[in-house]
Amino acid sequence: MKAILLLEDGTVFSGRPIGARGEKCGEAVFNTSMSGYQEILTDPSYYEQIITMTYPLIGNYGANKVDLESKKSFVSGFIVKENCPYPSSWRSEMSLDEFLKSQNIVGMEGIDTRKLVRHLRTKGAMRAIISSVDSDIDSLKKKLADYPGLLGRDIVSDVSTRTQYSWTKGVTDVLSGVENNPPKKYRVVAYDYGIKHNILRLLCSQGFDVTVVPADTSAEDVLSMKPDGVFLSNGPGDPAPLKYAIGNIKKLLGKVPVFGICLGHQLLAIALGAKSYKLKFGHRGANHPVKNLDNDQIEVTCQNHGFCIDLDSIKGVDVETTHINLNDNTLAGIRCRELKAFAVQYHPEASPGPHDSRYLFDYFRELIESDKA
Ligand SMILES: NC(=O)CC[C@H](N)C(=O)O
Repeated sequence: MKAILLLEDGTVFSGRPIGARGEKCGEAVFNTSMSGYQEILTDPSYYEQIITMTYPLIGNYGANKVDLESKKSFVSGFIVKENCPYPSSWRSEMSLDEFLKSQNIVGMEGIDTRKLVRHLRTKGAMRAIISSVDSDIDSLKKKLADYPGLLGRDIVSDVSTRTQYSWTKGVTDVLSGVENNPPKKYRVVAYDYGIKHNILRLLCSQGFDVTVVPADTSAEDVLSMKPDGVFLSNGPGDPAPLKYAIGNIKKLLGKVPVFGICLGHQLLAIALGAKSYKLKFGHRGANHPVKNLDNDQIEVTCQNHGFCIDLDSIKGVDVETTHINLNDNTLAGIRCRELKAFAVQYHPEASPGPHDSRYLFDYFRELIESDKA
């Protein structure tokens, strides 16, 4: 049986199945990272997305049980040009194919991924279905017609934790095994809209006592925990329908310093009066240039978003633009000094990706310290 990818415009790609056999709908998107596939596959922001990697050989260093960004994968499908069946790395515990099977991810290899990516860049990200159990195109078209897509839906509630928990692990050096876990000085409450583990590790390594709370936790409940700072996480889907989250952020602003990443950035900006929109094909990869307007330096960043905040919509609001995406000049970072709140549209925790933007975690601690002074 072949694996099929059917796009909403009727385009069909037919390849070899890898990973779990099955069928799922999602949004077809592409990622330009050359490595980091395991972290990408376990980033909850990719919930309901069928990811195509632009790099032609994926799986060459295998997979393990450590490099996970959440408890499990939420992606709808994974497509590569060539899946490497013979991984080589001292850290590898299984092949990519085995990893995909263990996470129940439907995969496909052996298609012209350049053609697919050029198509998505030209036409935009699309609703799609991937199947390795049904190759009847008419039947797949019927199933895809029922898939609503991401716009206007709250899918955060599907990936957020149901119960509050403490996070106690810091960043650990892969070679030495040494963990950076300093004594805890400040308390941070982190909203889990689909949070990645490396964000939690980096917060812990800043000396924060981190409590993770469900996405719908009320501002009153968060304030009753007496946090020194509140963190707004990344997460899947459209920010605009998340009215409960936006309402809670509005109530927290001015009472406690706030730091947001990706979906957290979008929610903070909307709470401050801005508007979001859907990008044509999104930004996904570990090699996207961003300009820091504070010092005119360029950061190479990790990105994964399909929505964005309208730069013009923040103009009338008391918010500064701090970062700009250099690929298309879209908004990449904001700050509101008066309310001690800031956020970036990209992923400073990387995982996968360069560490250029890690200073933002130091900045959060400094902001909290200045709030206490
Ligand atoms: N990584 C994220 O937090 C993604 C944010 C949002 N779901 C988007 O696609 O724009």
